[in-house]
Amino acid sequence: MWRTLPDDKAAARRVVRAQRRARREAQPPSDRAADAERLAEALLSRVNAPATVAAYVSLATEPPTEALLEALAADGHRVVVPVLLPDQDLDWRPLEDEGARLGVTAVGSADLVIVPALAIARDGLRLGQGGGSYDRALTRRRPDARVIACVYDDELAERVPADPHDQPVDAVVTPGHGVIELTGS
Ligand SMILES: Nc1nc2c(c(=O)[nH]1)N(C=O)[C@@H](CNc1ccc(C(=O)N[C@@H](CCC(=O)O)C(=O)O)cc1)CN2
Ligand SMILES: Nc1ncnc2c1ncn2[C@@H]1O[C@H](COP(=O)(O)OP(=O)(O)OP(=O)(O)O)[C@@H](O)[C@H]1O
Repeated sequence: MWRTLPDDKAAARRVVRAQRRARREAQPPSDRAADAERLAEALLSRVNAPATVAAYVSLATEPPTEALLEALAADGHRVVVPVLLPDQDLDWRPLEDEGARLGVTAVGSADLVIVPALAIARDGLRLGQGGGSYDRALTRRRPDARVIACVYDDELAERVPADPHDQPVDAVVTPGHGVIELTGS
């Protein structure tokens, strides 16, 4: 289940991005909708009392988050999503208001932070898009906030190339495996 990726960040990103583009071209819409439902179901069971959840609107090649976002809002949770700033840092807005801006510290109001990734390693280290956006945002999270990354089944890696600033995640969710807790070691 834990694959081997190139030891170089740029090379590892190229491998996963190419695979995501190929999946996107081959995958029927019904399979994508099924992935979205599985991710929503796996994550919803982890959110108990009314919570603030920092999540994100998925891009076309990413594991789909629409069903999850809708379900969180329908259950009465407060959902905030990122807005990319020119320096690649993340501002935040409420899911329901595209024009509002809550500021870079709004991630600190979240009980749960759901983060995008290209790959996640057994020890929780995350390969991201390379802007350092989440490395910065995660330093502002509440110390007791849980961080869960969302990837496809075949993006679980034995190791990912890491830098000292990389922020590990607590768990990872995939459509086929559900939520997997990571030990950080
Ligand atoms: N959905 C989503 N939102 C996010 C992020 C993310 O990874 N995913 N980010 C994380 O930091 C920030 C934006 N940074 C990003 C930087 C590069 C690419 C990128 O290279 N995307 C792919 C295209 C993917 C697609 O269109 O399906 C690419 O260009 O190959 C995406 C987001 C904030 N918001
Ligand atoms: N706390 C920080 N403050 C400022 N810049 C940072 C910080 N953390 C990381 N960076 C910068 O961000 C750049 C990309 O980092 P990295 O390759 O780890 O991105 P990533 O975590 O994969 O991407 P993303 O979080 O955007 O998905 C690096 O050049 C790094 O110097």
